[in-house]
Amino acid sequence: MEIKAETETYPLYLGSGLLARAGAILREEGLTGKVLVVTNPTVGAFYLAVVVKALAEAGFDVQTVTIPDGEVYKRLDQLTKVYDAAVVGCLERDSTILALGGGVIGDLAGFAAATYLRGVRLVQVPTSLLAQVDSSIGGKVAVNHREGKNLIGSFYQPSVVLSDLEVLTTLNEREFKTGLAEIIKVGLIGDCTLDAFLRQHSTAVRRREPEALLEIIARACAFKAQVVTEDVREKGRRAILNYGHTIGHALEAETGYTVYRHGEAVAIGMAAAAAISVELGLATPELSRATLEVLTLYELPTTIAGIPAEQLLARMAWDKKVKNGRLRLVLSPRVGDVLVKDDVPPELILAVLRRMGAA
Ligand SMILES: O=C(O)C(=O)C[C@@H](O)[C@H](O)[C@H](O)COP(=O)(O)O
Ligand SMILES: [Zn+2]
Repeated sequence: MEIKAETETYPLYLGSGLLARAGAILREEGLTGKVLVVTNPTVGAFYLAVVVKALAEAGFDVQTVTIPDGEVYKRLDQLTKVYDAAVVGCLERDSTILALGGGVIGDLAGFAAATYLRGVRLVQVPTSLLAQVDSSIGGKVAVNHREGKNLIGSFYQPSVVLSDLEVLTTLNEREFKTGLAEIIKVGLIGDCTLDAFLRQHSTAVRRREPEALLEIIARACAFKAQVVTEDVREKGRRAILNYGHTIGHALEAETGYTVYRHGEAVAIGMAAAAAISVELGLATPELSRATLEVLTLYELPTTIAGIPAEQLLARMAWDKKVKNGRLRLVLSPRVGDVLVKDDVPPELILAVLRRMGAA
């Protein structure tokens, strides 16, 4: 698959056994020289050795740096560790930072690549389902601020994305489900065939049957690639990928990035977006029913456990879609379609959040 970002196009490799071929593939793509691999201890224990071996055998000068596992570490002090490793390793402008991990590693290493020496090459090797279908594609790289999610970042495209489906076998159930939330999102915002597949084949998907996984991952990647190709810097259409994220990010930040996985927060955010759409009369109650049905099928959360609604609303002010001080929410008239509204009354948002369990 090819992804076009303004003047550049980069390849996305999707298949099995790609980690062991990483060095050869990067050579074929024209990369040379030093590679700094950024990973975390959990992923590193499984895959660092195989990737380092593959790179060294292909003639790359490889160094590594490890960041603790978890969204709470997607922050500036951990980013400094990557810069320090880049300095120690004497990375040059055409050196590469390779992100080996899930969304946290991809976003943090990506931001390091965007900023070190004003930009070195970036290779994304996503090892979580969420990173494979979402965060490794499209060039959004960032770290969190305690006030808000992804507040410090950039748009910076990778040179190559390598998504090895075999790594999904070692993913724990919670991580797997958080990735499914972003795939469900794609079904709800635009790919009705994917939505139908997820509803009809939930057993095969939950069992991680390879054909079912390939079908949903390839569809989600293709949809995202098409949207970001059209609107790399989120001037318009790309905002649809933020469905469920305004409330989802508020939940993550309000709970210190320690309670919800990103996909869990987005699942709750999508349930809320559907309920707000119904309350506003944009959609019939069928939208909420169908949204809750698919999220429940994959055991994703749809309620908010006692978090103050006013505080969540205050957090939403940090959303990057805010324009002239106005909140812009991605809502939906029906499954497979979305629209952006900037005039949703705050009282209506608060009422929906409280109905979902917020205090
Ligand atoms: O790629 C995008 O654009 C998205 O909005 C995809 C989201 O799933 C992803 O979580 C993204 O990082 C959120 O971006 P942000 O700009 O709201 O921080
Ligand atoms: Zn997301």
